[in-house]
Amino acid sequence: MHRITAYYQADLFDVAATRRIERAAAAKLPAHALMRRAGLAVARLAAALHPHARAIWIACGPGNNGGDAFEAAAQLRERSFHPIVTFAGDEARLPDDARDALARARAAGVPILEDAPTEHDLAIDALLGLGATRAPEGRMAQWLTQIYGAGKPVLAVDLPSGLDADTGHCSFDFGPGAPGQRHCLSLLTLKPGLFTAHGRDAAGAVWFDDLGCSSDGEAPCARLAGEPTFRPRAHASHKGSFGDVAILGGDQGMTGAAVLAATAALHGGAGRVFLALLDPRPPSLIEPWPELMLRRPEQLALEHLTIVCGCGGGDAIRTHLARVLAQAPRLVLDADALNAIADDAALGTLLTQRSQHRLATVMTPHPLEAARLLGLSTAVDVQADRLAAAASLARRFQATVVLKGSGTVVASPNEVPTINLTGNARLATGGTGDVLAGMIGAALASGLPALQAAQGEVWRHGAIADAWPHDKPLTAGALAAT
Ligand SMILES: NC(=O)C1=CN([C@@H]2O[C@H](COP(=O)(O)OP(=O)(O)OC[C@H]3O[C@@H](n4cnc5c(N)ncnc54)[C@H](OP(=O)(O)O)[C@@H]3O)[C@@H](O)[C@H]2O)[C@@H](O)CC1
Ligand SMILES: Nc1ncnc2c1ncn2[C@@H]1O[C@H](COP(=O)(O)OP(=O)(O)O)[C@@H](O)[C@H]1O
Ligand SMILES: [K+]
Repeated sequence: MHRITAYYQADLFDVAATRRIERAAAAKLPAHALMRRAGLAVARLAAALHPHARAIWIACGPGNNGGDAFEAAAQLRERSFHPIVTFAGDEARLPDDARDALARARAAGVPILEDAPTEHDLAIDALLGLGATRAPEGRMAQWLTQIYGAGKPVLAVDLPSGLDADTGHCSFDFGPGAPGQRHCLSLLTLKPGLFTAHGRDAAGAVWFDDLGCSSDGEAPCARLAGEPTFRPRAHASHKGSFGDVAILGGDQGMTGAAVLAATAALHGGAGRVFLALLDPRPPSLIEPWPELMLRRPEQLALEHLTIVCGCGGGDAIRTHLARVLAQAPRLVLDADALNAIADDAALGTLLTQRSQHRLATVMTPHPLEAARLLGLSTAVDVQADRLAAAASLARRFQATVVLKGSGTVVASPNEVPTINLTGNARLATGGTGDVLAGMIGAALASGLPALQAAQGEVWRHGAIADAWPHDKPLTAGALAAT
Protein backbone atom coordinates (compact mmCIF):
# COMPACT_ATOMS: atom_id res chain seq x y z
CA MET A 1 0.00 0.00 0.00
CA HIS A 2 1.28 3.47 -0.75
CA ARG A 3 0.14 7.05 -0.96
CA ILE A 4 -0.31 8.60 -4.39
CA THR A 5 1.49 11.89 -4.97
CA ALA A 6 1.88 14.22 -7.94
CA TYR A 7 5.32 12.69 -8.55
CA TYR A 8 3.87 9.24 -9.14
CA GLN A 9 3.14 7.71 -12.56
CA ALA A 10 0.38 5.11 -12.59
CA ASP A 11 -2.19 3.46 -14.80
CA LEU A 12 -5.86 4.19 -14.14
CA PHE A 13 -8.65 1.73 -14.89
CA ASP A 14 -12.34 2.33 -15.46
CA VAL A 15 -15.14 0.39 -13.79
CA ALA A 16 -15.49 -2.17 -16.60
CA ALA A 17 -11.75 -3.03 -16.53
CA THR A 18 -11.69 -3.11 -12.72
CA ARG A 19 -14.59 -5.57 -12.70
CA ARG A 20 -12.70 -7.83 -15.12
CA ILE A 21 -9.54 -7.61 -12.99
CA GLU A 22 -11.58 -8.44 -9.89
CA ARG A 23 -13.20 -11.48 -11.54
CA ALA A 24 -9.85 -12.78 -12.80
CA ALA A 25 -8.25 -12.32 -9.38
CA ALA A 26 -11.13 -13.89 -7.46
CA ALA A 27 -11.07 -16.93 -9.75
CA LYS A 28 -7.48 -17.70 -8.70
CA LEU A 29 -8.05 -17.28 -4.95
CA PRO A 30 -9.96 -19.18 -2.24
CA ALA A 31 -13.49 -17.92 -1.45
CA HIS A 32 -13.60 -14.54 0.34
CA ALA A 33 -9.81 -14.12 0.15
CA LEU A 34 -9.99 -10.89 -1.86
CA MET A 35 -12.40 -9.26 0.56
CA ARG A 36 -10.26 -10.34 3.52
CA ARG A 37 -7.29 -8.64 1.90
CA ALA A 38 -9.37 -5.53 1.20
CA GLY A 39 -10.66 -5.37 4.78
CA LEU A 40 -7.20 -5.89 6.20
CA ALA A 41 -5.82 -3.05 4.05
CA VAL A 42 -8.59 -0.71 5.25
CA ALA A 43 -8.01 -1.67 8.90
CA ARG A 44 -4.26 -1.19 8.61
CA LEU A 45 -4.58 2.23 7.04
CA ALA A 46 -7.19 3.36 9.58
CA ALA A 47 -4.97 2.21 12.44
CA ALA A 48 -1.88 3.85 10.96
CA LEU A 49 -3.58 7.17 10.25
CA HIS A 50 -5.48 7.35 13.54
CA PRO A 51 -3.78 5.13 16.13
CA HIS A 52 -5.53 6.96 18.98
CA ALA A 53 -9.07 6.96 17.55
CA ARG A 54 -11.51 5.75 20.19
CA ALA A 55 -14.89 5.69 18.46
CA ILE A 56 -14.60 4.53 14.84
CA TRP A 57 -17.87 4.81 12.96
CA ILE A 58 -18.03 2.45 9.99
CA ALA A 59 -20.96 3.18 7.67
CA CYS A 60 -21.61 0.13 5.48
CA GLY A 61 -23.78 -0.07 2.38
CA PRO A 62 -25.69 -2.89 0.65
CA GLY A 63 -22.90 -4.26 -1.57
CA ASN A 64 -19.30 -5.44 -1.47
CA ASN A 65 -18.04 -1.96 -0.59
CA GLY A 66 -19.87 -2.43 2.72
CA GLY A 67 -18.44 -5.96 2.81
CA ASP A 68 -14.86 -4.63 2.72
CA ALA A 69 -15.67 -2.54 5.76
CA PHE A 70 -17.40 -5.34 7.72
CA GLU A 71 -14.13 -7.20 7.33
CA ALA A 72 -12.17 -4.07 8.34
CA ALA A 73 -14.38 -3.79 11.45
CA ALA A 74 -13.52 -7.38 12.44
CA GLN A 75 -9.83 -6.69 11.92
CA LEU A 76 -9.92 -3.42 13.88
CA ARG A 77 -11.74 -5.11 16.77
CA GLU A 78 -9.01 -7.77 16.88
CA ARG A 79 -6.50 -4.90 17.16
CA SER A 80 -8.36 -3.57 20.24
CA PHE A 81 -10.07 -0.65 18.50
CA HIS A 82 -13.76 0.07 19.06
CA PRO A 83 -15.49 0.09 15.71
CA ILE A 84 -19.24 0.67 15.51
CA VAL A 85 -20.94 -0.44 12.32
CA THR A 86 -24.13 1.07 10.92
CA PHE A 87 -25.62 -0.83 8.01
CA ALA A 88 -27.77 0.74 5.27
CA GLY A 89 -28.84 -2.40 3.49
CA ASP A 90 -30.84 -5.59 3.53
CA GLU A 91 -28.95 -8.49 5.10
CA ALA A 92 -30.90 -11.02 3.06
CA ARG A 93 -29.67 -9.42 -0.18
CA LEU A 94 -25.99 -9.03 0.68
CA PRO A 95 -23.54 -10.55 -1.85
CA ASP A 96 -21.82 -13.75 -0.58
CA ASP A 97 -18.48 -12.15 0.28
CA ALA A 98 -20.14 -9.34 2.21
CA ARG A 99 -22.43 -11.74 4.10
CA ASP A 100 -19.38 -13.74 5.18
CA ALA A 101 -17.63 -10.52 6.28
CA LEU A 102 -20.69 -9.39 8.26
CA ALA A 103 -20.66 -12.73 10.10
CA ARG A 104 -16.99 -12.22 10.91
CA ALA A 105 -17.64 -8.73 12.26
CA ARG A 106 -20.42 -10.07 14.50
CA ALA A 107 -18.21 -12.94 15.69
CA ALA A 108 -15.50 -10.42 16.60
CA GLY A 109 -18.01 -8.58 18.80
CA VAL A 110 -18.53 -5.50 16.62
CA PRO A 111 -21.85 -3.77 17.40
CA ILE A 112 -24.06 -3.49 14.29
CA LEU A 113 -26.42 -0.55 14.84
CA GLU A 114 -29.35 1.09 13.06
CA ASP A 115 -28.52 4.69 13.90
CA ALA A 116 -25.39 6.78 13.50
CA PRO A 117 -23.38 7.27 16.70
CA THR A 118 -23.70 10.70 18.31
CA GLU A 119 -19.91 11.17 18.30
CA HIS A 120 -16.95 9.67 16.49
CA ASP A 121 -13.21 10.22 16.11
CA LEU A 122 -12.94 8.65 12.66
CA ALA A 123 -15.58 7.72 10.09
CA ILE A 124 -15.07 4.99 7.50
CA ASP A 125 -17.26 5.57 4.45
CA ALA A 126 -18.18 2.21 2.93
CA LEU A 127 -21.70 2.96 1.74
CA LEU A 128 -21.07 2.72 -2.00
CA GLY A 129 -18.10 1.90 -4.20
CA LEU A 130 -17.94 0.86 -7.82
CA GLY A 131 -21.57 -0.19 -7.80
CA ALA A 132 -23.10 3.25 -7.15
CA THR A 133 -25.85 3.63 -9.74
CA ARG A 134 -27.72 6.71 -8.51
CA ALA A 135 -27.52 9.58 -6.06
CA PRO A 136 -27.53 8.51 -2.39
CA GLU A 137 -30.84 9.33 -0.72
CA GLY A 138 -32.56 9.03 2.66
CA ARG A 139 -30.50 7.45 5.41
CA MET A 140 -27.44 7.06 3.17
CA ALA A 141 -27.44 10.74 2.20
CA GLN A 142 -27.98 11.68 5.84
CA TRP A 143 -25.00 9.60 6.98
CA LEU A 144 -22.81 11.02 4.23
CA THR A 145 -23.72 14.54 5.34
CA GLN A 146 -22.74 13.60 8.90
CA ILE A 147 -19.52 11.88 7.80
CA TYR A 148 -18.24 14.56 5.44
CA GLY A 149 -19.74 17.57 7.20
CA ALA A 150 -18.65 16.80 10.78
CA GLY A 151 -15.15 18.22 10.38
CA LYS A 152 -13.83 14.84 11.59
CA PRO A 153 -11.38 12.55 9.75
CA VAL A 154 -12.82 10.32 7.03
CA LEU A 155 -11.41 7.23 5.35
CA ALA A 156 -13.35 6.27 2.22
CA VAL A 157 -13.21 2.66 1.11
CA ASP A 158 -12.35 2.41 -2.59
CA LEU A 159 -14.25 5.62 -3.46
CA PRO A 160 -16.10 8.38 -1.64
CA SER A 161 -19.68 7.03 -1.81
CA GLY A 162 -21.52 8.40 -4.82
CA LEU A 163 -18.40 9.58 -6.68
CA ASP A 164 -18.39 8.27 -10.24
CA ALA A 165 -15.22 6.17 -10.54
CA ASP A 166 -14.85 6.87 -14.26
CA THR A 167 -15.48 10.62 -14.35
CA GLY A 168 -15.12 12.18 -10.89
CA HIS A 169 -18.69 13.43 -11.25
CA CYS A 170 -20.49 13.60 -7.91
CA SER A 171 -24.08 12.82 -7.19
CA PHE A 172 -23.54 14.04 -3.62
CA ASP A 173 -22.04 17.38 -2.61
CA PHE A 174 -18.99 16.48 -0.50
CA GLY A 175 -17.73 20.07 -0.30
CA PRO A 176 -14.06 20.71 0.37
CA GLY A 177 -12.28 18.97 3.28
CA ALA A 178 -9.66 20.48 5.56
CA PRO A 179 -6.08 19.49 4.63
CA GLY A 180 -5.21 16.02 5.90
CA GLN A 181 -8.76 15.23 6.97
CA ARG A 182 -9.92 13.09 4.07
CA HIS A 183 -8.29 9.90 2.88
CA CYS A 184 -9.42 7.31 0.37
CA LEU A 185 -8.00 3.82 -0.07
CA SER A 186 -8.42 2.72 -3.68
CA LEU A 187 -8.52 -1.07 -3.92
CA LEU A 188 -7.34 -3.38 -6.69
CA THR A 189 -6.99 -0.52 -9.23
CA LEU A 190 -6.65 3.26 -9.24
CA LYS A 191 -9.73 4.88 -10.73
CA PRO A 192 -9.63 8.12 -12.80
CA GLY A 193 -12.60 9.68 -11.01
CA LEU A 194 -10.50 10.07 -7.85
CA PHE A 195 -8.23 12.56 -9.58
CA THR A 196 -10.31 14.93 -11.68
CA ALA A 197 -13.52 17.03 -11.54
CA HIS A 198 -14.88 16.69 -7.96
CA GLY A 199 -12.71 13.66 -7.20
CA ARG A 200 -9.82 15.49 -5.56
CA ASP A 201 -12.06 17.34 -3.10
CA ALA A 202 -14.13 14.29 -2.24
CA ALA A 203 -11.24 11.83 -1.84
CA GLY A 204 -8.53 13.96 -0.23
CA ALA A 205 -5.30 11.96 0.00
CA VAL A 206 -5.48 8.83 -2.14
CA TRP A 207 -3.83 5.57 -1.11
CA PHE A 208 -3.57 2.47 -3.25
CA ASP A 209 -3.47 -1.24 -2.50
CA ASP A 210 -3.56 -3.67 -5.44
CA LEU A 211 -4.51 -6.51 -3.06
CA GLY A 212 -1.68 -8.56 -4.56
CA CYS A 213 -3.51 -8.79 -7.90
CA SER A 214 -2.14 -7.96 -11.31
CA SER A 215 -3.84 -5.70 -13.84
CA ASP A 216 -1.72 -7.09 -16.69
CA GLY A 217 -3.66 -7.60 -19.86
CA GLU A 218 -6.07 -4.75 -19.19
CA ALA A 219 -5.60 -1.45 -21.04
CA PRO A 220 -5.64 1.63 -18.80
CA CYS A 221 -8.22 4.28 -19.71
CA ALA A 222 -5.89 7.05 -18.43
CA ARG A 223 -2.63 7.57 -16.56
CA LEU A 224 -1.34 9.77 -13.80
CA ALA A 225 1.24 11.92 -15.56
CA GLY A 226 3.87 11.97 -12.81
CA GLU A 227 6.89 14.25 -12.65
CA PRO A 228 8.37 15.15 -16.04
CA THR A 229 12.00 14.34 -16.67
CA PHE A 230 14.42 17.16 -15.96
CA ARG A 231 15.83 18.74 -19.12
CA PRO A 232 19.43 19.85 -18.56
CA ARG A 233 20.75 22.73 -20.66
CA ALA A 234 24.03 22.00 -22.45
CA HIS A 235 26.89 24.33 -21.57
CA ALA A 236 27.53 24.73 -25.27
CA SER A 237 24.22 26.43 -25.97
CA HIS A 238 23.14 29.95 -26.93
CA LYS A 239 19.82 31.78 -27.11
CA GLY A 240 19.16 30.34 -30.57
CA SER A 241 19.25 26.83 -29.03
CA PHE A 242 16.02 27.45 -27.12
CA GLY A 243 13.89 28.86 -29.88
CA ASP A 244 11.84 31.99 -30.52
CA VAL A 245 8.34 32.42 -29.13
CA ALA A 246 5.91 35.05 -30.36
CA ILE A 247 2.80 35.93 -28.39
CA LEU A 248 -0.06 37.07 -30.60
CA GLY A 249 -2.94 38.49 -28.58
CA GLY A 250 -3.79 41.34 -26.24
CA ASP A 251 -6.60 43.30 -27.85
CA GLN A 252 -7.79 46.59 -26.35
CA GLY A 253 -8.29 46.30 -22.59
CA MET A 254 -6.73 42.80 -22.54
CA THR A 255 -3.07 43.46 -23.27
CA GLY A 256 -2.20 42.15 -19.79
CA ALA A 257 -3.08 38.58 -20.82
CA ALA A 258 -0.55 38.66 -23.68
CA VAL A 259 2.10 40.23 -21.45
CA LEU A 260 1.57 37.45 -18.89
CA ALA A 261 2.04 34.78 -21.57
CA ALA A 262 5.16 36.58 -22.84
CA THR A 263 6.79 36.91 -19.43
CA ALA A 264 5.97 33.26 -18.68
CA ALA A 265 7.63 32.21 -21.95
CA LEU A 266 10.65 34.30 -21.01
CA HIS A 267 10.95 32.73 -17.58
CA GLY A 268 10.14 29.34 -19.09
CA GLY A 269 13.47 29.53 -20.90
CA ALA A 270 12.62 30.65 -24.45
CA GLY A 271 15.66 32.02 -26.29
CA ARG A 272 13.83 35.15 -27.49
CA VAL A 273 10.26 36.32 -26.93
CA PHE A 274 8.38 38.62 -29.31
CA LEU A 275 5.17 40.31 -28.24
CA ALA A 276 2.72 41.16 -31.02
CA LEU A 277 -0.19 43.03 -29.48
CA LEU A 278 -3.51 43.38 -31.29
CA ASP A 279 -4.25 46.66 -29.52
CA PRO A 280 -2.91 49.33 -31.90
CA ARG A 281 -2.30 51.75 -29.01
CA PRO A 282 -1.28 49.56 -26.07
CA PRO A 283 -0.63 51.04 -22.63
CA SER A 284 3.01 50.90 -21.55
CA LEU A 285 2.58 47.61 -19.71
CA ILE A 286 5.79 46.01 -20.82
CA GLU A 287 8.26 48.54 -19.48
CA PRO A 288 9.36 46.27 -16.60
CA TRP A 289 10.31 43.60 -19.19
CA PRO A 290 13.01 45.02 -21.44
CA GLU A 291 13.78 41.47 -22.70
CA LEU A 292 10.49 41.39 -24.64
CA MET A 293 10.67 42.49 -28.26
CA LEU A 294 7.63 44.31 -29.65
CA ARG A 295 6.42 43.51 -33.15
CA ARG A 296 3.30 44.32 -35.16
CA PRO A 297 1.25 41.14 -35.77
CA GLU A 298 1.73 41.33 -39.54
CA GLN A 299 5.53 41.63 -39.09
CA LEU A 300 5.87 38.17 -37.52
CA ALA A 301 7.72 35.61 -39.64
CA LEU A 302 5.22 32.93 -38.64
CA GLU A 303 6.94 30.06 -40.42
CA HIS A 304 10.04 30.42 -38.17
CA LEU A 305 8.34 30.92 -34.81
CA THR A 306 6.53 29.15 -32.03
CA ILE A 307 3.28 31.10 -31.76
CA VAL A 308 1.16 31.43 -28.62
CA CYS A 309 -2.11 32.71 -29.99
CA GLY A 310 -5.28 34.04 -28.39
CA CYS A 311 -4.45 35.27 -24.87
CA GLY A 312 -6.63 38.37 -24.49
CA GLY A 313 -7.20 38.15 -28.25
CA GLY A 314 -10.80 39.38 -28.36
CA ASP A 315 -12.45 39.45 -31.77
CA ALA A 316 -9.33 40.96 -33.34
CA ILE A 317 -7.54 37.59 -33.28
CA ARG A 318 -9.93 36.25 -35.94
CA THR A 319 -8.30 38.17 -38.79
CA HIS A 320 -4.92 36.54 -38.07
CA LEU A 321 -5.96 32.98 -37.37
CA ALA A 322 -6.10 31.53 -40.89
CA ARG A 323 -2.51 32.62 -41.56
CA VAL A 324 -1.29 31.37 -38.17
CA LEU A 325 -3.00 27.99 -38.54
CA ALA A 326 -1.54 27.52 -42.01
CA GLN A 327 2.01 28.62 -41.29
CA ALA A 328 3.13 28.35 -37.65
CA PRO A 329 5.25 25.20 -37.22
CA ARG A 330 4.57 25.10 -33.48
CA LEU A 331 1.39 26.63 -32.06
CA VAL A 332 -0.39 27.04 -28.73
CA LEU A 333 -4.05 28.00 -29.09
CA ASP A 334 -5.66 29.59 -26.05
CA ALA A 335 -8.71 31.61 -25.03
CA ASP A 336 -10.15 33.76 -27.86
CA ALA A 337 -8.31 31.79 -30.55
CA LEU A 338 -10.26 28.75 -29.36
CA ASN A 339 -13.52 30.70 -29.25
CA ALA A 340 -12.94 31.91 -32.82
CA ILE A 341 -12.31 28.33 -34.01
CA ALA A 342 -15.46 27.14 -32.23
CA ASP A 343 -17.42 29.75 -34.24
CA ASP A 344 -15.91 29.13 -37.64
CA ALA A 345 -15.88 25.70 -39.30
CA ALA A 346 -13.30 26.82 -41.90
CA LEU A 347 -10.81 27.63 -39.14
CA GLY A 348 -11.59 24.25 -37.55
CA THR A 349 -10.72 22.56 -40.84
CA LEU A 350 -7.43 24.47 -41.09
CA LEU A 351 -6.62 23.39 -37.54
CA THR A 352 -7.37 19.74 -38.26
CA GLN A 353 -5.18 19.84 -41.39
CA ARG A 354 -2.12 20.95 -39.38
CA SER A 355 -1.33 17.43 -38.24
CA GLN A 356 -1.15 16.23 -41.89
CA HIS A 357 1.56 18.82 -42.47
CA ARG A 358 3.37 17.73 -39.27
CA LEU A 359 2.78 21.09 -37.60
CA ALA A 360 2.64 20.79 -33.79
CA THR A 361 -0.44 22.14 -32.00
CA VAL A 362 -1.42 22.39 -28.33
CA MET A 363 -4.92 23.63 -27.44
CA THR A 364 -5.47 24.83 -23.87
CA PRO A 365 -9.23 25.19 -23.25
CA HIS A 366 -10.86 25.64 -19.88
CA PRO A 367 -14.14 23.72 -19.58
CA LEU A 368 -16.34 26.46 -21.10
CA GLU A 369 -14.02 26.90 -24.10
CA ALA A 370 -13.97 23.10 -24.49
CA ALA A 371 -17.78 23.06 -24.43
CA ARG A 372 -17.94 25.66 -27.21
CA LEU A 373 -15.48 23.69 -29.33
CA LEU A 374 -17.51 20.51 -28.84
CA GLY A 375 -20.82 22.25 -29.57
CA LEU A 376 -22.06 21.55 -26.03
CA SER A 377 -24.13 24.15 -24.25
CA THR A 378 -22.33 24.47 -20.90
CA ALA A 379 -19.10 23.74 -19.07
CA VAL A 380 -21.13 21.33 -16.90
CA ASP A 381 -21.47 19.01 -19.90
CA VAL A 382 -17.68 18.91 -20.20
CA GLN A 383 -17.12 18.49 -16.46
CA ALA A 384 -19.48 15.47 -16.49
CA ASP A 385 -16.76 13.49 -18.30
CA ARG A 386 -13.50 15.41 -18.62
CA LEU A 387 -11.47 12.50 -20.01
CA ALA A 388 -14.00 11.87 -22.77
CA ALA A 389 -14.27 15.58 -23.59
CA ALA A 390 -10.49 16.02 -23.89
CA ALA A 391 -10.08 12.84 -25.95
CA SER A 392 -12.91 13.87 -28.24
CA LEU A 393 -11.36 17.31 -28.88
CA ALA A 394 -7.95 15.74 -29.54
CA ARG A 395 -9.50 13.36 -32.07
CA ARG A 396 -11.60 16.00 -33.76
CA PHE A 397 -8.79 18.53 -34.22
CA GLN A 398 -5.87 16.06 -34.36
CA ALA A 399 -4.04 18.12 -31.75
CA THR A 400 -2.79 17.85 -28.19
CA VAL A 401 -5.48 19.13 -25.83
CA VAL A 402 -4.98 20.47 -22.31
CA LEU A 403 -8.37 20.53 -20.57
CA LYS A 404 -7.70 22.80 -17.60
CA GLY A 405 -9.18 22.71 -14.09
CA SER A 406 -8.77 20.48 -11.05
CA GLY A 407 -7.09 17.33 -12.39
CA THR A 408 -6.03 18.84 -15.74
CA VAL A 409 -6.39 16.28 -18.54
CA VAL A 410 -3.87 16.13 -21.40
CA ALA A 411 -5.02 14.17 -24.44
CA SER A 412 -3.47 13.52 -27.84
CA PRO A 413 -4.78 11.44 -30.75
CA ASN A 414 -4.08 7.71 -30.29
CA GLU A 415 -2.49 8.21 -26.85
CA VAL A 416 -3.77 7.26 -23.40
CA PRO A 417 -4.81 10.57 -21.77
CA THR A 418 -3.05 11.72 -18.62
CA ILE A 419 -4.36 13.43 -15.50
CA ASN A 420 -2.10 15.91 -13.74
CA LEU A 421 -1.97 16.03 -9.94
CA THR A 422 -0.07 19.24 -9.31
CA GLY A 423 -1.89 22.52 -8.78
CA ASN A 424 -4.57 23.72 -6.44
CA ALA A 425 -7.41 26.20 -6.15
CA ARG A 426 -5.02 29.10 -5.58
CA LEU A 427 -4.57 28.96 -9.35
CA ALA A 428 -8.21 29.97 -9.74
CA THR A 429 -7.28 33.60 -10.29
CA GLY A 430 -7.28 35.66 -13.50
CA GLY A 431 -4.40 35.16 -15.90
CA THR A 432 -2.91 31.87 -14.68
CA GLY A 433 -4.09 30.20 -17.89
CA ASP A 434 -2.20 32.80 -19.96
CA VAL A 435 0.91 31.92 -17.94
CA LEU A 436 0.45 28.23 -18.76
CA ALA A 437 0.10 29.00 -22.48
CA GLY A 438 3.38 30.96 -22.39
CA MET A 439 5.16 28.14 -20.55
CA ILE A 440 3.99 25.55 -23.09
CA GLY A 441 5.11 27.89 -25.88
CA ALA A 442 8.62 28.01 -24.42
CA ALA A 443 8.77 24.21 -24.13
CA LEU A 444 7.59 23.77 -27.75
CA ALA A 445 10.18 26.30 -28.92
CA SER A 446 12.93 24.32 -27.22
CA GLY A 447 12.12 21.40 -29.51
CA LEU A 448 9.92 19.21 -27.34
CA PRO A 449 7.05 17.35 -29.05
CA ALA A 450 3.57 18.77 -28.35
CA LEU A 451 2.43 16.06 -25.94
CA GLN A 452 5.61 16.12 -23.88
CA ALA A 453 5.65 19.93 -23.78
CA ALA A 454 2.03 20.06 -22.63
CA GLN A 455 2.37 17.35 -19.96
CA GLY A 456 5.62 18.77 -18.59
CA GLU A 457 4.50 22.40 -18.36
CA VAL A 458 1.08 21.55 -16.91
CA TRP A 459 2.95 19.67 -14.17
CA ARG A 460 5.44 22.53 -13.54
CA HIS A 461 2.74 25.23 -13.56
CA GLY A 462 0.84 23.34 -10.84
CA ALA A 463 4.01 22.46 -8.91
CA ILE A 464 4.92 26.15 -8.65
CA ALA A 465 1.48 26.83 -7.15
CA ASP A 466 1.84 23.90 -4.73
CA ALA A 467 5.18 25.22 -3.48
CA TRP A 468 3.88 28.81 -3.19
CA PRO A 469 4.34 30.25 0.32
CA HIS A 470 1.05 30.32 2.22
CA ASP A 471 1.53 33.89 3.40
CA LYS A 472 2.20 35.28 -0.08
CA PRO A 473 -0.67 36.00 -2.50
CA LEU A 474 -0.52 33.96 -5.69
CA THR A 475 -1.06 36.25 -8.68
CA ALA A 476 -0.62 35.38 -12.32
CA GLY A 477 2.08 38.05 -12.65
CA ALA A 478 4.13 36.55 -9.84
CA LEU A 479 3.56 33.04 -11.22
CA ALA A 480 4.78 34.12 -14.66
CA ALA A 481 7.95 35.54 -13.17
CA THR A 482 8.87 32.38 -11.22
N1 LIG B 1 -15.89 -8.87 -4.27
C1 LIG B 1 -14.73 -8.65 -3.63
O1 LIG B 1 -14.14 -9.54 -3.10
C2 LIG B 1 -14.14 -7.31 -3.63
C3 LIG B 1 -14.91 -6.17 -3.77
N2 LIG B 1 -14.38 -4.94 -3.69
C4 LIG B 1 -15.23 -3.88 -3.26
O2 LIG B 1 -16.50 -4.06 -3.85
C5 LIG B 1 -16.99 -2.82 -4.30
C6 LIG B 1 -17.97 -3.03 -5.38
O3 LIG B 1 -18.99 -3.78 -4.82
P1 LIG B 1 -20.43 -3.86 -5.48
O4 LIG B 1 -20.30 -4.20 -6.90
O5 LIG B 1 -21.23 -4.76 -4.65
O6 LIG B 1 -20.94 -2.37 -5.41
P2 LIG B 1 -21.22 -1.41 -4.15
O7 LIG B 1 -20.71 -0.09 -4.54
O8 LIG B 1 -20.82 -1.96 -2.87
O9 LIG B 1 -22.82 -1.26 -4.08
C7 LIG B 1 -23.71 -1.88 -4.93
C8 LIG B 1 -25.01 -1.96 -4.19
O10 LIG B 1 -25.45 -0.65 -3.89
C9 LIG B 1 -26.74 -0.43 -4.42
N3 LIG B 1 -26.81 0.97 -4.77
C10 LIG B 1 -26.19 1.61 -5.79
N4 LIG B 1 -26.41 2.93 -5.71
C11 LIG B 1 -27.20 3.13 -4.62
C12 LIG B 1 -27.75 4.28 -4.02
N5 LIG B 1 -27.54 5.51 -4.52
N6 LIG B 1 -28.50 4.12 -2.92
C13 LIG B 1 -28.70 2.90 -2.41
N7 LIG B 1 -28.20 1.76 -2.93
C14 LIG B 1 -27.46 1.89 -4.03
C15 LIG B 1 -26.86 -1.39 -5.53
O11 LIG B 1 -28.20 -1.67 -5.69
P3 LIG B 1 -28.92 -1.59 -7.12
O12 LIG B 1 -28.33 -0.44 -7.89
O13 LIG B 1 -28.62 -2.88 -7.74
O14 LIG B 1 -30.32 -1.36 -6.79
C16 LIG B 1 -26.09 -2.59 -4.98
O15 LIG B 1 -26.90 -3.30 -4.08
C17 LIG B 1 -15.76 -2.07 -4.67
O16 LIG B 1 -15.98 -0.68 -4.73
C18 LIG B 1 -14.81 -2.49 -3.57
O17 LIG B 1 -15.01 -1.69 -2.41
C19 LIG B 1 -12.94 -4.76 -3.80
O18 LIG B 1 -12.44 -4.38 -2.59
C20 LIG B 1 -12.21 -6.01 -4.23
C21 LIG B 1 -12.66 -7.17 -3.47
N1 LIG C 1 -9.10 24.42 -8.50
C1 LIG C 1 -8.04 24.30 -9.29
N2 LIG C 1 -7.15 23.29 -9.09
C2 LIG C 1 -6.07 23.17 -9.91
N3 LIG C 1 -5.81 24.02 -10.94
C3 LIG C 1 -6.66 25.02 -11.16
C4 LIG C 1 -7.81 25.21 -10.36
N4 LIG C 1 -8.47 26.30 -10.84
C5 LIG C 1 -7.76 26.76 -11.87
N5 LIG C 1 -6.66 26.00 -12.07
C6 LIG C 1 -5.66 26.18 -13.13
O1 LIG C 1 -5.47 27.58 -13.33
C7 LIG C 1 -5.42 27.89 -14.73
C8 LIG C 1 -6.60 28.79 -15.06
O2 LIG C 1 -6.68 28.98 -16.44
P1 LIG C 1 -7.90 29.74 -17.13
O3 LIG C 1 -9.19 29.15 -16.70
O4 LIG C 1 -7.63 29.81 -18.58
O5 LIG C 1 -7.81 31.19 -16.47
P2 LIG C 1 -7.45 32.58 -17.08
O6 LIG C 1 -8.29 32.75 -18.33
O7 LIG C 1 -7.83 33.57 -16.02
O8 LIG C 1 -5.99 32.60 -17.38
C9 LIG C 1 -5.44 26.56 -15.44
O9 LIG C 1 -4.13 26.09 -15.63
C10 LIG C 1 -6.18 25.65 -14.46
O10 LIG C 1 -5.88 24.28 -14.63
K1 LIG D 1 -17.13 4.14 -0.23
